[in-house]
Amino acid sequence: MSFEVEVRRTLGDRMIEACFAAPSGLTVLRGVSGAGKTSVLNMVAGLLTPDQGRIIVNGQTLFDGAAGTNLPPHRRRLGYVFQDARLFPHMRVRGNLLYGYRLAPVDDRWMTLDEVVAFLGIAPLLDRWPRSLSGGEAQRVALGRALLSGARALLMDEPLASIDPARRSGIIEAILRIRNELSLPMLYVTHDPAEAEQLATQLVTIGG
Ligand SMILES: Nc1ncnc2c1ncn2[C@@H]1O[C@H](COP(=O)(O)OP(=O)(O)OP(=O)(O)O)[C@@H](O)[C@H]1O
Repeated sequence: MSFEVEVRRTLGDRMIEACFAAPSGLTVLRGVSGAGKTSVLNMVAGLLTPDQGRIIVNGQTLFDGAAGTNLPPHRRRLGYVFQDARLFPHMRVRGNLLYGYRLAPVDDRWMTLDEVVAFLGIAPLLDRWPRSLSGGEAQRVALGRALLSGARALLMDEPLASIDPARRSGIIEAILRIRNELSLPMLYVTHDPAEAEQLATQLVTIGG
């Protein structure tokens, strides 16, 4: 199993709960607004601590409330891609890509800058500043930064939501290639049934 997640967390007056096991491939988390999809991703990432439960990724326990295990985010080796690309504005694209690479322990690196650039077709963007990129270009760079950080799985929270529907196909193609050619397990939040249909190898409903 790529992801084994059983978590519970109270937020305000709500109880967020998730229990699923996902094989390799791309697992879509769906559910109504406010069901807790982003909170579940944040718990897997280590940004939100569950009240109880267990999170295992590729066989490694990242969180176990009963055993007192709670790895910090930077030791979880997960790449997180948000709705907005969140690139560092003061670094060109090359600097943004290398940022994650330099932070990753040498043994965790499994793709080089040249490989990622070729894989995502972003060579023409390397010397550009983030503010000059389209939403789709910025998202491809964010994917590249996640791949270079030594991630062994990706978390994506509505990565297409801020991209013009007519321009989504390039990113969808990149995500499908990450799924099919790199075999990187992914947890992917979306509201869009067509997007889920196109990308998912498994669907999990949160809060439902
Ligand atoms: N820090 C917080 N304090 C109190 N309540 C919170 C906090 N963070 C989130 N919530 C609540 O927890 C619930 C789950 O939020 P979350 O963003 O995880 O849902 P979601 O399924 O991703 O929603 P959406 O589809 O609208 O993005 C919501 O009702 C939200 O208002």
